[in-house]
Amino acid sequence: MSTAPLLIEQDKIVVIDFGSKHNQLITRTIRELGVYSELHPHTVTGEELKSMQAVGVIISGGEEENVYNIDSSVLDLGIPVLGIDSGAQFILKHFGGSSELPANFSTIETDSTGDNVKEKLRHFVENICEAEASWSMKTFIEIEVEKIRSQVGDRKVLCALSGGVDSSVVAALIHRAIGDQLTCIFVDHGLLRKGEVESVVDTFSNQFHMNFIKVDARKRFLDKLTGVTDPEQKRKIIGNEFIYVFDEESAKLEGIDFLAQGTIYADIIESGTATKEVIKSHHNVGGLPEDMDFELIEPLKALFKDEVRAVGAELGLPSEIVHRQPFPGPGLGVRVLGEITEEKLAIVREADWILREEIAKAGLDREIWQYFAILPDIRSVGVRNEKRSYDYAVGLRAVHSVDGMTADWARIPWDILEKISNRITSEVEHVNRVVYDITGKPPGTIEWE
Ligand SMILES: Nc1ncnc2c1ncn2[C@@H]1O[C@H](COP(=O)(O)OP(=O)(O)OP(=O)(O)O)[C@@H](O)[C@H]1O
Repeated sequence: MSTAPLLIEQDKIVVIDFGSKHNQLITRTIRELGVYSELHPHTVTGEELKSMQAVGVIISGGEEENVYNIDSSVLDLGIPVLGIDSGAQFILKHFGGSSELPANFSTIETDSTGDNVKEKLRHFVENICEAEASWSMKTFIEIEVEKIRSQVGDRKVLCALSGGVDSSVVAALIHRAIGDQLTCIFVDHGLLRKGEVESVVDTFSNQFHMNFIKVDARKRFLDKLTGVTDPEQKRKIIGNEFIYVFDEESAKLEGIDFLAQGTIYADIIESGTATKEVIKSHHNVGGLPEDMDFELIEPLKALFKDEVRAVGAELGLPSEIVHRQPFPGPGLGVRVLGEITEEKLAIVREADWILREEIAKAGLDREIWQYFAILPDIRSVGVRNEKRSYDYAVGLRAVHSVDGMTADWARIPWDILEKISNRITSEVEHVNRVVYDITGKPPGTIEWE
């Protein structure tokens, strides 16, 4: 993460990373108060803060002893500064250990007060900084549309559209700004869930009337995957094939200067700040290589996921896209265990559809973070129409999670599970058994491959 501001034109409260685990939460809380906030490393300077229109600074430390330092110009700006925990220690020490701080400085110790930190943040933002509550997704869209127009001028932009939340919202936002100067390429690799290809085509082609290219690469992907059983190998093949297809298609287009990407704030924060180890490196399976010959446009890079969804809704994207569950880049390719065949894909697609339908009917679709069907490479003996069958077992997985890093299996009521099981075994051919995964993460992962 750099010290460069993400949104320049916006007054902001800057959260300085002094190692607190709650940095993201603090930044989000301030945005929820209607005030724009960004997280920056402790190496940020006073000059930088001034130029990024900071109206308040929060030095956000953890409960352990402070080990960080800050450019003293940050403390001389005259704007309000709030120190939290080791950030508070730092401020107190800077002013000689006295509790008499200059008027624009205040501190919170989260463990000793037991007070509501959110309330204290609100007080700081509203009463001390007197920050204007002007941050909304409507304002964001207005600012970004202007920015995209002036950046792009009369040139052309290409977007790889997966039908996932991020690339869909990027496409809709850029389309709002420059209309037909945007072209979207959607690769149908045959590994999407039931109804998704139709929904993407309907939304972007029929409703938004975008320059929209659907590439039917189903056979090509399946051919490449024939006989392959190793999960890593499968992921690699799918990722590479995606790049080849995208390259071929984009080479047919002329005069494209920009590539739009659905990078969001979590991607930037999680790729490491000055105080943290990299949490996870972002190697998107469906992603594109960094050395492509385009200038990048990443208009969502300042937004949290729920803000991205709100922008999507504001731009008129349908709820099934805006609220789409996290879905792995290689799609159903990692939910059919072992070799991928057309028959197995059809089974997992139908079973997954039934699961989704019943979860929605039960009103659990917004409550459960992610739920899906898996087809393990297992057959077992059963009875169908009074005859012995030897058919597949389908696995069901449903988890609660906040960020995907840890997860707990969802306690779906028995009667709903029973209904799902009955429907799958009677409606989906070649399935005679349904099992429910009751493993948390850890020790399991959310996906099976
Ligand atoms: N089938 C596809 N067709 C076109 N572009 C794709 C496809 N799959 C992935 N991409 C592109 O690769 C990017 C990264 O894909 P990944 O599957 O890791 O999704 P993501 O980071 O969750 O984003 P999204 O929410 O847009 O799917 C997508 O944002 C999109 O630009």
